[in-house]
Amino acid sequence: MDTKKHECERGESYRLAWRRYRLPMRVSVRTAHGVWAEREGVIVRLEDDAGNVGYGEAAPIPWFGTETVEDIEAGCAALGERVTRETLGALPVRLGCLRGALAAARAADADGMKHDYLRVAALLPAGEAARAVLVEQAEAGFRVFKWKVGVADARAEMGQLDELCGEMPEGARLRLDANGAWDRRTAERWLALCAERPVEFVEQPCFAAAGEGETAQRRAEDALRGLAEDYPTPIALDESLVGAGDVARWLGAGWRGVFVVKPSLLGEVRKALDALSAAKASVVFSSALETAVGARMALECAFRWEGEARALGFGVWPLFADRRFDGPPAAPFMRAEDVARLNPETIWNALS
Ligand SMILES: O=C(O)CCC(=O)c1ccccc1C(=O)O
Ligand SMILES: [Mg+2]
Repeated sequence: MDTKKHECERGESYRLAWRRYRLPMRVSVRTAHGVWAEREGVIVRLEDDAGNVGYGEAAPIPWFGTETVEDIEAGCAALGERVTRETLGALPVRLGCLRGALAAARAADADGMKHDYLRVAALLPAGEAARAVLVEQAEAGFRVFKWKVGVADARAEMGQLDELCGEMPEGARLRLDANGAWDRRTAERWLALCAERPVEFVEQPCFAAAGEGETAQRRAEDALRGLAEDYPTPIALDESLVGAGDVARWLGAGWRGVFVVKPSLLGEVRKALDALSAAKASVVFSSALETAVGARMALECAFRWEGEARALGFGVWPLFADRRFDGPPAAPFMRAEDVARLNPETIWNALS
């Protein structure tokens, strides 16, 4: 793959190819939305008339409110084999993951990594299994951990919180991710508990998907704003941010909590990151459990970010049963050179 060519050297028209994938995970991921056993998505490849090739990945998460993998396939089929700047620009905004993938495939590999390395948060499994993994990962040097909550009964999980905090090394921080599972009352009880504990933030305590109607959405957003005002532990938005439009909306509403940014879900990545940067927003870059193709794009965003360097939400690998699709194995730090070494062409070829 020739990623060195600058974008302006490229033609206006490209040959589009795409490959759909379905990859079993090594271990299923359990969240408040249920068990996730395999990852589906589409890798796109664009080649311009000069032979420059670029890759991108559309890794949707429909329960966040993205398009589905079927929508992405249909979008690719509708584009056909020859695409231009204009036909790409005319893709519907609701195909955000596909738009992001095609933008990534077109973008030249600019330099400008701001960091040589960044800290990584270790992802802990939901439930009782978290404790053993935390102990093991603390031993390995991790000092930021992310625990999936809202999976089991709240009272049982609250009991486990103290056990986990008790195992954490001095100065370590725990992120809690409820994936929108709590009602406001439950979230209030959790946040009261977190106030005295080394909790870095609580991610998406409440959420209502578009399908639940406008009243439910307004209530969930009011709850997020209320919780952010009433408790000292920062609240992080994740499911609330699908696409650059959501980022702009929350920035416009003056959100001062954390923005968990999954670049794979932003659609117009550059636009969203520029807006966050201009607002000096607090950003945590996070995996959408994409393959190394999408992860490379997402991690490049993180390594270029000029704001505060918070631990990456990329402590997810090894993730796939077939390790050829993984990014760098989780370690307390990730290096820019590990990111630069990820090779989309290998993954493209593995799907042939
Ligand atoms: O952010 C991280 O630390 C890991 C990634 C993660 O938790 C995640 C991965 C895929 C889909 C949703 C989520 C989430 O943050 O809710
Ligand atoms: Mg989350």
